[in-house]
Amino acid sequence: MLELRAIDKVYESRQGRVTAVEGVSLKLEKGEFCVLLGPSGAGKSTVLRVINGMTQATNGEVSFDGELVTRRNRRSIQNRIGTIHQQFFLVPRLSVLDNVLSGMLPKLGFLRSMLKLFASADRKRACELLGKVELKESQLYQKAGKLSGGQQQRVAIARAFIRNPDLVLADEPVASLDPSTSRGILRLLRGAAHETGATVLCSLHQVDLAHEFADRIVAMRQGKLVFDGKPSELDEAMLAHIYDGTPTSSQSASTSKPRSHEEAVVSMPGLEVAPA
Ligand SMILES: Nc1ncnc2c1ncn2[C@@H]1O[C@H](COP(=O)(O)OP(=O)(O)OP(=O)(O)O)[C@@H](O)[C@H]1O
Repeated sequence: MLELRAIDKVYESRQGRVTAVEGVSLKLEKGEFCVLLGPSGAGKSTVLRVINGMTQATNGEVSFDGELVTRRNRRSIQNRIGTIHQQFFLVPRLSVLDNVLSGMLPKLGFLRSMLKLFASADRKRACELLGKVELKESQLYQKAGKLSGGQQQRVAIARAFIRNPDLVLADEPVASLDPSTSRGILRLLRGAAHETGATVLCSLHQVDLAHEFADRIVAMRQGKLVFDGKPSELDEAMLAHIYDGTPTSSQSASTSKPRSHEEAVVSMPGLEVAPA
């Protein structure tokens, strides 16, 4: 359903050029839970940003269901993609239910979205999704900012799935959560992929979690794709190559780098802006 062909991404800044991604080709199948594994700086986030159109690839092509992604159709393809982030990016002062419904904003017209005129079917679906991610009815009208990290990520999952996406991109969704909460979140994400038929591409740096949950692992090292296969096929030698020594596990994982406020705003559903 999603195909990347020979993607390169070079960032240019005053500090110089950084080749973040080099020659990445990848085909994802419908309904699979695919983990994009690799150490910090391997290029995982950049691949996800190229797929959702937040960053333009320097070279290469992305196609979605056989249709090449171009400037013209990028917006409509973005509407078929749900996103989940490490920092959740909920609106803390809004209720849990409104946060999930905010996932619908890009689909509403301007006026309806300003007035937040959600259809009753959308409200019903938001409540159903919140049940599936195991939030209690009593929490629906609670302010999202009052929830624990794990609960906030559950709300973010419900928000990502409300538009019935074909693809969900999850960028380090458990990096700031403890190991047991992380397992709960990954179980939900994998279950959602299998149940809805949406493809989930989830970046992680914890090898044990990738082994436990992935249908397929695609691993990156220094911008290049170095492994693509079943978790059982990822052996010690390859892991040592990917991690230059000791792989990261959920016990040893530290939280990844903080993102800028600008990036947070850019990533809010409904407020997505085209890359510079
Ligand atoms: N906007 C940018 N400008 C310049 N360099 C960048 C930019 N974004 C990422 N990079 C660089 O590109 C490389 C890959 O970064 P990327 O964030 O894609 O890796 P990652 O595997 O997702 O790492 P992490 O898990 O730490 O987020 C790194 O060297 C990073 O410093």
